[in-house]
Amino acid sequence: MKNIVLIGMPACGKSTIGYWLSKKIDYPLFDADKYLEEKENKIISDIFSNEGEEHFRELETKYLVELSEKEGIIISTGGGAVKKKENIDILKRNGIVVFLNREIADIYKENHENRPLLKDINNIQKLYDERIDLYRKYADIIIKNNDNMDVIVDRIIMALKGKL
Ligand SMILES: Nc1ncnc2c1ncn2[C@@H]1O[C@H](COP(=O)(O)OP(=O)(O)OP(=O)(O)O)[C@@H](O)[C@H]1O
Ligand SMILES: O=C(O)C1=C[C@@H](O)[C@@H](O)[C@H](O)C1
Ligand SMILES: [Mg+2]
Repeated sequence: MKNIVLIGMPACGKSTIGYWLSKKIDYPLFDADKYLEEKENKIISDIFSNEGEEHFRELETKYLVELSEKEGIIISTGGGAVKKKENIDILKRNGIVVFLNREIADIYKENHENRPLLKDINNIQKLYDERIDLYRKYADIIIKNNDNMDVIVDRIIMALKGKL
């Protein structure tokens, strides 16, 4: 059984949609950020400030390898997983990559207490511009997240028919 890999911008809905999808199709959900934090026993913001982004990116790859060894799970990736092609190659070995494409205006409206990078709409636009081509290029399936969760989850299930 293949994995379902959710990619997309921070706050595009990977964790919440991943959760409802996992309930509906009975696949366990693994949030790559949470998995890394549990394994390292540290929070990501501390890893960024104490050890730097480069170290975080190495750990991110290490734990994506571990997660990709599992089967029949949903992996909600970190927003920057597409920055390294190696990550996508690992995830695609046994996974279908689903890009959740959410409008910047909708992302901006969310509460970003824990996402300092997203507090400024110009920064969201910058991150989006840097990454949009990568999200599109690496996606096996692109789903617009522009409706309520139920509709989006059903859209994903429909799009995955015959692919898992
Ligand atoms: N279709 C939607 N309808 C209503 N709320 C939504 C929708 N999609 C996402 N949200 C809301 O947007 C917020 C961000 O979603 P979520 O935390 O799932 O994003 P994420 O992609 O996991 O972000 P991060 O990369 O920071 O982990 C949540 O409060 C979620 O409920
Ligand atoms: O967009 C990003 O680069 C990141 C998103 C988060 O999910 C975390 O993986 C981390 O904070 C980096
Ligand atoms: Mg998340």
